[in-house]
Amino acid sequence: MREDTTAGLAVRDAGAETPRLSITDVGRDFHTRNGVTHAVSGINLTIQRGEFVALIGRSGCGKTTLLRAIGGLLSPTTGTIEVDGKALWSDQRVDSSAVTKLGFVFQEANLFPWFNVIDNIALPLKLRGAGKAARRARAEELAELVGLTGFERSYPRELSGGMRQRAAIARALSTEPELLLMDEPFGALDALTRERMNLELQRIVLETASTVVFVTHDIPEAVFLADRVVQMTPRPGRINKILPVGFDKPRDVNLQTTTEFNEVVRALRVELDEDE
Ligand SMILES: Nc1ncnc2c1ncn2[C@@H]1O[C@H](COP(=O)(O)OP(=O)(O)OP(=O)(O)O)[C@@H](O)[C@H]1O
Repeated sequence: MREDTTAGLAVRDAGAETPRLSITDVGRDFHTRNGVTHAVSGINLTIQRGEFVALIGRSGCGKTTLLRAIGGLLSPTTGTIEVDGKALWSDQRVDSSAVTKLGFVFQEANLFPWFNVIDNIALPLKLRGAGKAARRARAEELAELVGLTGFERSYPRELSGGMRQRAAIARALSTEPELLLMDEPFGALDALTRERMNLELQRIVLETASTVVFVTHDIPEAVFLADRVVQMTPRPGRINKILPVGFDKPRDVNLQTTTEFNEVVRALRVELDEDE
C-alpha cells in the first residue's frame, strides 16, 4: 500500500485526537461451495473526524464487504475496527452501543412507502424513544437541510429518485451519527441529478461536519467529494493506494473541468486499468 504525499494536499492536524475510525489488519473470508473467497485482506485505514474518504475499485474488490464490516453488519474474520477508540467487534459480536454512532445510506433509499417524508426521516428517532414533538422538529430541520422543504408530507412514490435519496440522507443524519457510511448512494441516479446530489452532499457534510466513508464506482465523483481516495484491488480485496485530494472546499462543479482535477482522475483510472 502506498500513501501519496504530493505537495498542495490538505494538511490535517489531527493532534492527539482519537481517530473516528481505525481499521487494523481487517480481513473477511466467505466460505462457499466453491471454496473460500478472501473478500478483503490486510486492510489498514485510519479516518479522522470530519474526513471524507471515498473507496473505489473494480467490482468485487471488497468495497461493500469492508463498508458492511465498518457498519457492524458483517463481522471481520481477522483484525479490529474501532469507532472513537472503542472496538466495534469482539468475538464476532457487534457492540450495539458503537452501532448507534453510525448512519447508513445505500443505493436504494429504502424508505417506508406508507410513511411520509417527515415520518421516514424521524423513524430512527422514534425507534430510540424520542418524543413526538422533538422528533418532528428534528425531521423538519433535516428536511430543510437536504432541500426537501415543501415535500415534508409527500410519500416516497411522489418523489423523484434524487429526492428519495435526500430523504434517506436526512434519515441517516437524524441520530447525529459519528460516522456516515454511504454505499453507492447516487448509483441509480441520472448524471445530472447525481452531479446535483454531489454538490448537496458536499454542503450537508460541511454544514454538519460529518465524517464519511463513501463507496463509489465513479472516479470523478470520488475525487470531487473526498479528502482521500482509497483505491482497492481485488482477489483478495486490498488497499492498493491512498490518494489525498487537496482541492479547497467547498468545491465548485467547474473544478471538474480543470487540468489538475482531471490529472488526479486519470492517475486513479490508470491504476484501475492496470488491475485488469
Ligand atoms: N455473502 C457472500 N457470500 C460469498 N461471497 C461473497 C459474499 N459477499 C461478497 N462476496 C464475495 O466477496 C468479494 C467482494 O465482494 P463485494 O461485494 O464486497 O465487492 P464490491 O467491491 O463491493 O463489488 P461491487 O462494486 O460489484 O459492489 C466478491 O468476490 C464477492 O463475490
